[in-house]
Order: sequence, then structure tokens, then C-alpha cells
Amino acid sequence: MPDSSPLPAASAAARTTAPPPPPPPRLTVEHLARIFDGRRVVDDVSFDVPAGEVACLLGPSGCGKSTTLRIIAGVEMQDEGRILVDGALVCDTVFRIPPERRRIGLMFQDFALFPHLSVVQNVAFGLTGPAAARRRRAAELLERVHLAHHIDSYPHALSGGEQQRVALARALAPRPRILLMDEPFSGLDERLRDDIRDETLSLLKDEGTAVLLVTHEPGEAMRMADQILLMRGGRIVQRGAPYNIYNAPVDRAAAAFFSDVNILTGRVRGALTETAFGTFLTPGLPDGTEVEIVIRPQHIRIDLDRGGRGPDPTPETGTAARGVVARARFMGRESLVEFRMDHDGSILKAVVPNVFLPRPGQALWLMIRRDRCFVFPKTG
Ligand SMILES: Nc1ncnc2c1ncn2[C@@H]1O[C@H](COP(=O)(O)OP(=O)(O)OP(=O)(O)O)[C@@H](O)[C@H]1O
Repeated sequence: MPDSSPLPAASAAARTTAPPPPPPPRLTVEHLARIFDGRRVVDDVSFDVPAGEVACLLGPSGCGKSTTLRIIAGVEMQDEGRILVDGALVCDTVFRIPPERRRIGLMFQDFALFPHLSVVQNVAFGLTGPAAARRRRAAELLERVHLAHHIDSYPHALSGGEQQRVALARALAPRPRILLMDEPFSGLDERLRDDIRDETLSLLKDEGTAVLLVTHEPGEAMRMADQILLMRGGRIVQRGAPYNIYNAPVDRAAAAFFSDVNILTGRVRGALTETAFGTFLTPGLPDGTEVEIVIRPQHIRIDLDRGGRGPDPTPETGTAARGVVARARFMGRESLVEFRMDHDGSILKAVVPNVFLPRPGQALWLMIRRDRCFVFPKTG
């Protein structure tokens, strides 16, 4: 017999309080392409940036980062693809909202402050409305970037770091929905950079702006980004949180973009690969496949030579192989040591704590942490 009893109270409540759908991403880029002289310098680039997040386009010079940024800003047109802001179309290959109506802020490496305007006039420049309200908003932002005392100074009287903060205040003054930043910290003194990056990040998070930052510096991307978009040859080859990109690179080049790497080569036999450092598990690859085992210098372990013998093998680090120190460089917190390996004369690099600076000619044993190496089929 059919159940005619009324719905239990809990189900009825669940139906009426269903959560609203999530808002669309602040910035959506779909299948963007730009072709110069028949070359796809931006090639099928797609990504989202939610409000309040920082995405970094990271890649070597010439990979298409700035072209992507310029298309989003509206100062360059795409050949394929479309861009949406808060779910609404901003441009495709036919329709185009002009740059000044996109509510997208821009910040470039050279800050581009107007030399003949005071700091507060620079920050208020892009604002509309009554003069008093414009000045109030500019002053509020200058307070946030700790430059209230420079409100009536002129740019030439400010340090590079202070000019960068004025440029940031100016870019944020009109409350842009998206801020595009092209290498905004590269003109700054190395020692200032970390502090300014951190301050910038906290201001951007407070404002809830979606940020797209272009950089070729992996350290900057890892420090700033919620999401890294790793570009090469016009394409995004990997995307993800900094931790994931660093610890699970898609290929050898992606690994090598973030640090020096050491490469061991070998051939798969029965899902295993034999090397001078013992056996590596290389599952899922057919017999005979040539593989590259990639290991960062900081994940090589070092042990002392005991009269020509090294440490016993372990499952975590495999077999040790002997090398002789070719070069050792003290680098502050750590030392970089280059070894010429006994078994094939190759050079391997290891990073060791600064308390240990071996002398050239010293024999030591090297081991490779199995949980920190990456295996890729050899390409090219
Ligand atoms: N207007 C143009 N005409 C022809 N080629 C161009 C034009 N603009 C850019 N390119 C080329 O497109 C490629 C990508 O340039 P883009 O400036 O986007 O790279 P990038 O990754 O930002 O490099 P960088 O970090 O050096 O600025 C480069 O090979 C560049 O020479």
C-alpha cells in the first residue's frame, strides 16, 4: 500500500533551506588563443580565479604570460576564446567591452606613477565623484599601505618600496573586481621584497579582489599564489596549489622549473629500474621503457665513508653510491655540494645544512629518498 503519511519535518526543512548555488568565479578564461605570425603564443589557455584568490601565471620568458594578461586587460585581442567576469561575458572574438569599463585594475613592474602629481593625487586619479570623497578613499588606502605620512609627497621623494605601495593603493582605489599584476615586485630590492609581498597579499585578501599575477620567479609564485598556472610554449602544462605543483610535477621540466634537479636514467624491467643507487619502483611502464628519475638536491642524503664502505641499504633510501666532492659552496643557511660519482663520473648536486661544508676531494656516500623522487618516461 502506498505511504500517504506527510513528509517528515526534517526533509521539508531541507527542501526549503537548500544552499544557494555558489557564485560564478570572479574571472573565467576559456580556450584563449593568440596567434602571431602563424605561431600560437597563447594556446588554449583556460582557468578560473575566484574572488579573494591569487592565481599566478608562472613560466619562462616568452611563454605567453604577458600576452594572456594583456588580453584579459583588453589592450590586446584574442584570436580564440572568451573571458567572463562574475559570469558575464567581457569579450569573445566578436563582442568586446572596452578596457576602462571592465573594472579590472592593472599594476606593472615600473609602477608608472605620475611624477607631477602628489601621492594622494596619484591614488585618487582613477576615481570619480566629488573631490572630497575621492580624497577620502585615497587617504584610506594610503593608511592601509602605511604611507599616510607621505600623502602630499611627490613620487621622486619615495623609495622603490614606497612607490610600489602607492601603485598598489592606486590600483585598488576604484575597487576593481580583478587586479592584474605583471612582475610587480621585480624592480624592488631583494631584502624589501618579502615584506612587501606579504603586505600586498594581506591587503589584497582584505579587499577580496581576484588577483592574476604574472611572474617568472617560482619563489614568488609559491609565496603569493593560492593557485599556480605553470605555462610553457603558450600552454598551461600544470595547475594547482604551490605544494602540489612542487611535490608532484607533471614532467621533468616542471620539476626543474622550481629548483636544480639531478637526473638518473635507467630502463624498466618488470616494473623495476636498476641504478647505481639500487632498485626503484617504476610501475605502470612497459619493459624496456627508458626512464628518468628526478631528484632535487635537498632530497639527497649524505653519509660518511667508512674505509671505502658506505651505509647499509634501507627501503627508504635504497643503496648508497660513492662520490667525491668536486665543489662545495657555502650559501648561508645551507651549502650546495657537487659530487663526481665513482660509478659513471656524472655530477650530482646535494644541498646540506650549513654546519657541514665538506672539502673538495673528500669521498662521501649519497642516498636517494624514494618518497621524494619523481619518475618520468624519457622524452626527446
Ligand atoms: N605584438 C607581437 N607581435 C609578435 N610577437 C609577439 C607580440 N607580442 C608578443 N609576441 C611574442 O609572443 C611570445 C610571448 O610573449 P609574452 O610577452 O606574452 O611572453 P612572457 O611569458 O610574458 O615573457 P616575459 O616574461 O619575457 O615578458 C614571445 O615569443 C613574443 O616575442
